[in-house]
Amino acid sequence: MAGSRGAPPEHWRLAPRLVGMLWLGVACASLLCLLRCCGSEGTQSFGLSRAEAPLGEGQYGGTEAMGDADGRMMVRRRRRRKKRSAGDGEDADADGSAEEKDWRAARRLPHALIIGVKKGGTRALLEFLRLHPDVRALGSEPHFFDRHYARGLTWYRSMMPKALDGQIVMEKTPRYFVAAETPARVHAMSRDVKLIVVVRDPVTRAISDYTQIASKTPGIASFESLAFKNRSLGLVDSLWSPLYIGLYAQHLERWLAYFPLSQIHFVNGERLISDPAFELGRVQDFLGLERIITDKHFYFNKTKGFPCLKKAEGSAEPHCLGKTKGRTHVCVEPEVIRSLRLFYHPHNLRFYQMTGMDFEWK
Ligand SMILES: Nc1ncnc2c1ncn2[C@@H]1O[C@H](COP(=O)(O)OS(=O)(=O)O)[C@@H](OP(=O)(O)O)[C@H]1O
Repeated sequence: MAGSRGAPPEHWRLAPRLVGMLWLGVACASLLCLLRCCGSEGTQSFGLSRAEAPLGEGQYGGTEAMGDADGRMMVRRRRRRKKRSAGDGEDADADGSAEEKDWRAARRLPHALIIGVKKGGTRALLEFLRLHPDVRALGSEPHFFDRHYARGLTWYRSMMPKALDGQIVMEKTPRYFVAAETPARVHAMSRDVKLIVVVRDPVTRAISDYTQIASKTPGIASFESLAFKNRSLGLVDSLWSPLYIGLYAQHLERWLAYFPLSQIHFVNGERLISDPAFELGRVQDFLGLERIITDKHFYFNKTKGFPCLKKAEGSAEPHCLGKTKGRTHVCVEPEVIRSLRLFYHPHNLRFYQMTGMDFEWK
């Protein structure tokens, strides 16, 4: 007993060493784990650095992708297209496209904006353009330059879909065209950004606009009563939003204070319906894109009464725009329509002069 009390058993003597080794093991494992975590963060932040780094030269197409690189972009695009054609149909995934998963894809500020006009056909144009493999477009309207400017460009960029180098990033917010503060703000983002305006007969546009407002505003006064300050005197209320938006020349003037006409492309809203492939051809040229969207992509849907897509982006199904596009307009007295045509006539002529295009609105 005395002997056993004086000399502890062998495993007791080893215990401190065992505990030490155990601690060492735990420490090593933690260190390894830490290193692995840091490694993956490193990779992630590398991926993010392109998207989240502060704005600088070449961050968005204004300098890098659009300004100097039309030729270079085409080469890159063709290379990508070759790759794509090998596995067509595999592009789309739950995120919208394979680009979203490509580590080289990054969120960039837009290279092109559809700035107007409300009810001109902006949704149709955007949906059609999305068919192009070199276009990445935001589906919703971000209203950054008119409503959310205080959120800053980092927020704006975070809204954009991921895009590969050479792809054109776009968004549409039709209110930009008429919001007075927008041209200066867009210019501050990029002086090279390409601008697209879909225009439509301002009288039809006003009725379409009112039809939409009326659908959301039960008990709204009639179009006829809202359109005039004094109907018996024939005094049109040009500040009433559905009519104000149609003063295209006036709005365009504000944009021309910041951008040359060559940087603004006008889409004929009527022809976008009667011949979408023609208008899409012109838009693709303007954006420096290969003409990929052609008449093969469209069919006329008799029920809808509008052109629809044979296949929507990322789907094999035919696709028409929703119920709020192409709806039946409210009836407006012919005499009021005549007055509005007279009212718009000088404004339209000025718009034709400024753009060098005759839209032939009555
Ligand atoms: N393919 C096709 N399908 C359906 N609708 C088409 C199409 N192409 C152009 N349009 C016209 O687009 C008009 C709606 O314009 P917007 O998309 O600019 O409206 S909005 O400002 O975004 O609310 C919409 O106006 P309304 O007809 O007055 O509803 C259409 O005339």
